[in-house]
Amino acid sequence: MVSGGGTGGHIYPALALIERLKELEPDTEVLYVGTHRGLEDKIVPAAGIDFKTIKIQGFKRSLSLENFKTVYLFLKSVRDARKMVKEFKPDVVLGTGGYVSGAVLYAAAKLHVPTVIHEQNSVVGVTNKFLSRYVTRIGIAFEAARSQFPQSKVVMTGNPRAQQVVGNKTNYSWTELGLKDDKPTMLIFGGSQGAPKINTSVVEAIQNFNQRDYQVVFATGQKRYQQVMNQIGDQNVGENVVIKPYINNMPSMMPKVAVIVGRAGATSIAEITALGIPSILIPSPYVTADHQTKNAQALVNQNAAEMIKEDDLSGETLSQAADKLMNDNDLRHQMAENAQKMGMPDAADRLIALLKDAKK
Ligand SMILES: CC(=O)N[C@H]1[C@@H](OP(=O)(O)OP(=O)(O)OC[C@H]2O[C@@H](n3ccc(=O)[nH]c3=O)[C@H](O)[C@@H]2O)O[C@H](CO)[C@@H](O)[C@@H]1O
Repeated sequence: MVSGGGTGGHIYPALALIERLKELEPDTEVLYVGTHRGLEDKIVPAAGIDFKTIKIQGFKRSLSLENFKTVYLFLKSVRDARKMVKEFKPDVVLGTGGYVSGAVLYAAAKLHVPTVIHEQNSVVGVTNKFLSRYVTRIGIAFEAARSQFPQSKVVMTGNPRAQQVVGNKTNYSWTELGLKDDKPTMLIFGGSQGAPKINTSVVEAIQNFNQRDYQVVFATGQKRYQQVMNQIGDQNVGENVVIKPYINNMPSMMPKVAVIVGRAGATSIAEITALGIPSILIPSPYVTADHQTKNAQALVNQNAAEMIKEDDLSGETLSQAADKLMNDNDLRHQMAENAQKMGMPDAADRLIALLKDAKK
């Protein structure tokens, strides 16, 4: 049984793990438990995985009246999760973060089913912190997370999404988007949901991009597409720029990308390092303990990425940073090598070993 939800950063590692597990042991039965409200509601069924939902609401960091309702809902979802665990009878339960995994893993642990959580970030999330007391084993992707957990349970696994993107065998062609295969291509996206400041800056930079010799693919985030199109209005976007709400086939597209521009969410970083892609990172300042800046800084320290603080981001600074990398093959090559050294291309296998270990 697998649970994780809310944003792509929690869901894709789980899906990558399931894909690898089914490749190695095709008879494995998997049930994914998420919520209706999270991105998992779309992504998981589309991947052909059995999917059930429970109702849950996030805890507020400060105490408020709302919290009583949340505690009530949490206990109710634990009861729902208990029923699912008893019915499905999993050998092991994996949680990849997000509130829903709190209820599912807590219920499983109380029923003495072996449990494993996976933490993608260097700063541990609220749900995983809460669960760490109850679970059997903990997989991490950043060394910095180790000291925030009961250390005897912790194993460095990396992020399974890394192995998935490295193992992808599709020979993707940019012609699918009406672009050319012989031009370097820059991919821009603000995490799994898009980021308003990045989107505005790309709109400002479009007149520069469409005069360049490189190509640009820009994913706005599903819910932000219309707003971006309104901002662009009747401007000419140019033949070398493609704008999409969301990209569904990242693992096949990413190996062909010359430079990634985006947030510094942990799963994006796992992909960037596993594939060795130079990047321009604009960490989200709105996340717990500013962890995206820490993620980005780790790459900058190894000369694997450039960082622009959100406050300094504009069409102009974005264009300058893009030109610097896109017009310099040697620099890109060096950054790519440095990034790849930080990757963990066997992360799914490591996490599978941890699941088996928890079952013993
Ligand atoms: C705002 C917020 O809370 N962000 C957190 C969230 O980020 P978020 O959900 O944005 O996750 P990441 O940046 O880590 O990963 C985004 C994932 O979505 C995929 N993708 C993105 C755009 C697209 O069009 N198509 C697509 O498939 C990327 O390839 C990647 O696999 O979870 C991460 C944990 O894992 C955290 O580190 C981030 O701080």
